[in-house]
Amino acid sequence: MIDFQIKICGVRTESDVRVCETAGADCVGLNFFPRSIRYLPPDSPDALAVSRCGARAGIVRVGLFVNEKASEILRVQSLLQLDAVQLHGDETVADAEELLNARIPVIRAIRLPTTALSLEEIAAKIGKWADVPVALLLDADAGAQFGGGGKQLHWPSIASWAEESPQQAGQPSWILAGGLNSENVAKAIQTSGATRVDVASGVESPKGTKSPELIQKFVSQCVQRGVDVER
Ligand SMILES: O=C(O)c1ccccc1N[C@@H]1O[C@H](COP(=O)(O)O)[C@@H](O)[C@H]1O
Repeated sequence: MIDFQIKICGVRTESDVRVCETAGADCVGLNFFPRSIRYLPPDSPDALAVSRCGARAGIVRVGLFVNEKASEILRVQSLLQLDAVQLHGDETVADAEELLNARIPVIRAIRLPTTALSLEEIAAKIGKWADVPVALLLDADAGAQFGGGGKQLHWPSIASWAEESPQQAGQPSWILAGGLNSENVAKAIQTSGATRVDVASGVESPKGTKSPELIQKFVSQCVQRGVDVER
């Protein structure tokens, strides 16, 4: 499985990737969900430039898809030489297995309510994904938008779940997402116990445009809380 600690999702230009590299992030997400404001057309010159720039910088490149056919995901992964794919919709375990069989690392978004949750409620949302060798990305349910909504999870509930749910053999560590930003990420890491984080809207100004200052501040807060990248 690919390894990364800090993922900046929804980068759309080579310059965005360079900012992530300079700040010290080790992963970027390319958003291939057409309804997102962060959409990057997979066949565009920008997508190729972003991917190549990430490769040169040694940054993990993740393609984000929502309810896309496995054949299209495989096509885009191969075209852009993506290191992993993120399934953020209602994809099934069978869909993920098709990608895993093609040796593509998979991140599975689990969309949770933002309220306090019991272990059982979180486990029920994770369901069969607990037994599949994918990295679980815990995100706040953004309804019809699917993600990128800037809503926070109830971090103490996540901490309780993580403490009580030993990682399955072969399953990578889970990733915390949902409404993170430079002001709250330190507390989010401390409270939830996350060792890997993912952010989209929290490092943008205006919304949809990545901010070098906010990315720098976000990564610096992660590093101060011990979520650090190895380069
Ligand atoms: O970012 C989006 O627009 C998006 C659209 C559809 C599915 C997922 C999306 N983003 C993912 O959601 C998390 C959390 O976003 P935010 O930090 O709360 O804005 C983001 O990191 C992406 O992985």
